[in-house]
Amino acid sequence: MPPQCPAPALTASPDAILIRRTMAEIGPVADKVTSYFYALLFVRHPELRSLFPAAMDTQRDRLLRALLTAAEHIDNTPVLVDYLQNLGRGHRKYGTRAQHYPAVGECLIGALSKYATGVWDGETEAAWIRTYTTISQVMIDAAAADELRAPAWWYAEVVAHDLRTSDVAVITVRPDQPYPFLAGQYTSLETPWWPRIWRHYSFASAARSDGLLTFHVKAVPAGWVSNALVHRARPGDIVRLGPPIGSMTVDHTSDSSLLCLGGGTGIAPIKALVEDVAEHGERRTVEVFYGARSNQDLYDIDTMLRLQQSHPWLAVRPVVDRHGLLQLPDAIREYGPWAEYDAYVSGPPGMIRSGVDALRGVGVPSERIRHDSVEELVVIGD
Ligand SMILES: NC(=O)C1=CN([C@@H]2O[C@H](COP(=O)(O)OP(=O)(O)OC[C@H]3O[C@@H](n4cnc5c(N)ncnc54)[C@H](O)[C@@H]3O)[C@@H](O)[C@H]2O)C=CC1
Repeated sequence: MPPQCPAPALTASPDAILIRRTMAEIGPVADKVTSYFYALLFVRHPELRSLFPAAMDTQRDRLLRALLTAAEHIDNTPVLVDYLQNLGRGHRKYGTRAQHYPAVGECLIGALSKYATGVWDGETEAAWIRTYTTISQVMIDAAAADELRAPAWWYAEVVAHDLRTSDVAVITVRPDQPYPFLAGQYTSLETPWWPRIWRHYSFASAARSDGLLTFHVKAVPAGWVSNALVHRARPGDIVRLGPPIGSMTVDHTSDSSLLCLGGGTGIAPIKALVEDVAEHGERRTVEVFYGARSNQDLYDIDTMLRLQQSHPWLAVRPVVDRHGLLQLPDAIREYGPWAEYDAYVSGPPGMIRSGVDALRGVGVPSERIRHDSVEELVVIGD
């Protein structure tokens, strides 16, 4: 998960100061820096072009953004290392190899030095080289360690495709090899129709004995992958999956009750969490608020109510928008008290933001609120 709210280091290191100065200068021309970076990369290293999608929508490509995010947080070591390790592991599915990193570094420096002319000097360049070397080494090491225990990607066959509304499908796949993951995590998925374009989806069930994985996909406007999955995918189609990622998982060392907010297809990981609690045989109270814009959009309410029927410790409350007046986060204020609960929030970025605010407002401490990064979710939305 990308660093969400990096704790600002009390005293920034000299390198961090130079990095931030560069970032401040390129901020207003970020699009130009991005275009120039990829142009340099593909002109100087044409062999790397095939690692990227055919249609390069730079807004959607996250390599440069990820590197810059990492550089900005270079002082926040534990969060950063975790983020970079995931990034390194996640890059195996693109075919990234250790020898590619120097090429990327050289073009990163090339692009920054062209657009940050006001601050660029020998010292700044040295700070970026040191920072990039640290970043790339963590990624290379994590990828190498992962290579010993997991494939770079999994093939998975679509075995069921259930169109629940005109734009939401519940899709079940069978991976070609065992796929270990934790309830609450998500993966990246590539369809045969859009090679090398990967989108994130949460697992909608806890790990199953038959090894099948289920995803909830909503076709969104201009969402190439999501539209293909909802309107084109059929049983027998083969997709590729990246490694599992995400830390919105249940802490089984605690017996705290769980308060879960799932908005739209954000209910997918919440359902997985409920199944996970059920499998652990614990009797923790779990309260789920399931939000949707209309009754029809509560496409998985039957499943959730069935779970409620078989588990007395589970309460499921559907919350349908009332002309935008009452939204999912507002509903929790009508119940409670919640101060002793662990909270899980999953849904569109705006809902996560207001959900977290509402939870803090009813006394749930920040460290007990879990959600995936809003930045990552912007891409999940596809
Ligand atoms: N497919 C998946 O596995 C997962 C999807 N997501 C994310 O969930 C989202 C689901 O999208 P849709 O189903 O179209 O959801 P939606 O736009 O229909 O909204 C779902 C619920 O969230 C509430 N909501 C939306 N914006 C809000 C705001 N700004 N403040 C307060 N409440 C708000 C709505 O009132 C509604 O109750 C996508 O952004 C997706 O990235 C998150 C986790 C997993």
